[in-house]
Amino acid sequence: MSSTDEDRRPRVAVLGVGTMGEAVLAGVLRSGWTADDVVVVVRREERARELDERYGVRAVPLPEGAAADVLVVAVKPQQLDDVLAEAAAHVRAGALLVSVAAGVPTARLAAPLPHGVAVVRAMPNTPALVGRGVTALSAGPGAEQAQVALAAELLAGTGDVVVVPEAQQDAATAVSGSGPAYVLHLLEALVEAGVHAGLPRATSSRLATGTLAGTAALLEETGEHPALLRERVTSPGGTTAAGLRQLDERGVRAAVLAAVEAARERARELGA
Ligand SMILES: NC(=O)C1=CN([C@@H]2O[C@H](COP(=O)(O)OP(=O)(O)OC[C@H]3O[C@@H](n4cnc5c(N)ncnc54)[C@H](O)[C@@H]3O)[C@@H](O)[C@H]2O)C=CC1
Ligand SMILES: O=C(O)[C@@H]1CCC=N1
Repeated sequence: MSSTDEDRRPRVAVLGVGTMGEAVLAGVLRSGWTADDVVVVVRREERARELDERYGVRAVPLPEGAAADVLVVAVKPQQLDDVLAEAAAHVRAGALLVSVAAGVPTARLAAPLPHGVAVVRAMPNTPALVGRGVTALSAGPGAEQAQVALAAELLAGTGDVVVVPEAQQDAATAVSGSGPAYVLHLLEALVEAGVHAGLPRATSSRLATGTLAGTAALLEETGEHPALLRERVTSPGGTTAAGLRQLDERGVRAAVLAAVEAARERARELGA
């Protein structure tokens, strides 16, 4: 191997570039991979053009993409078996497959692949698009420490990366994979409530969104416990205490618990 070969980054292919594939692609390019090191496999010509314009990456047919050093698969769980069956003949021994599919266990991912292909399972979330995501990462069959480290390096540009045992992946999916939707659902409700309370929609949206972003920054920068920060907002006999009482009476905590349980169960079903 020449020194140039040794120095070059592993070539990456992103197979399936919808919402999450694009977020991961953006992150990989932020992690230090250049557009020359990355290809995409997409179904529509128009999408290929769009990704070329936006990121400068080249679209290739599936057999060429599947032969990359690292293959990131970002199709729907229901599309995965067909895609892997088609890719398997072209995946090289020594390659690394990173799947972001909800629920699908690494044993099922590895089954159709040739011997010697390492599999890593990742659960990113949509803030990855802007480098502020969080990904749960697990080693699967044949994945050495170095390959998990490579997957983590690849995803570093998507945000934080947390290595978890694979048994925790469905729970992680329910908390952080789906999490942005819960937070946005609550944000929508807060904006609507503001409108109901008499605020112009644009004002309500700006106040509520600023509150969400500011609270996240406060948590991050102080490192303090959420309960402590919440107590600081809650003056005795004040407005916040009156509002929180309604959230408790209406079972918001119980609803969040039920949502996470339902999402984890759905991840199990998708992976079965
Ligand atoms: N959307 C999210 O917030 C998250 C999604 N995921 C996972 O990411 C995966 C993708 O989800 P989304 O991006 O939301 O779905 P999506 O529908 O936006 O993207 C899937 C993409 O795969 C493409 N595709 C399907 N078969 C293909 C093939 N044979 N060749 C090339 N492209 C093909 C589709 O054209 C589509 O663009 C799923 O497995 C999901 O569980 C994981 C974390 C978060
Ligand atoms: O809803 C889903 O199935 C995907 C996985 C996590 C977030 N979105």
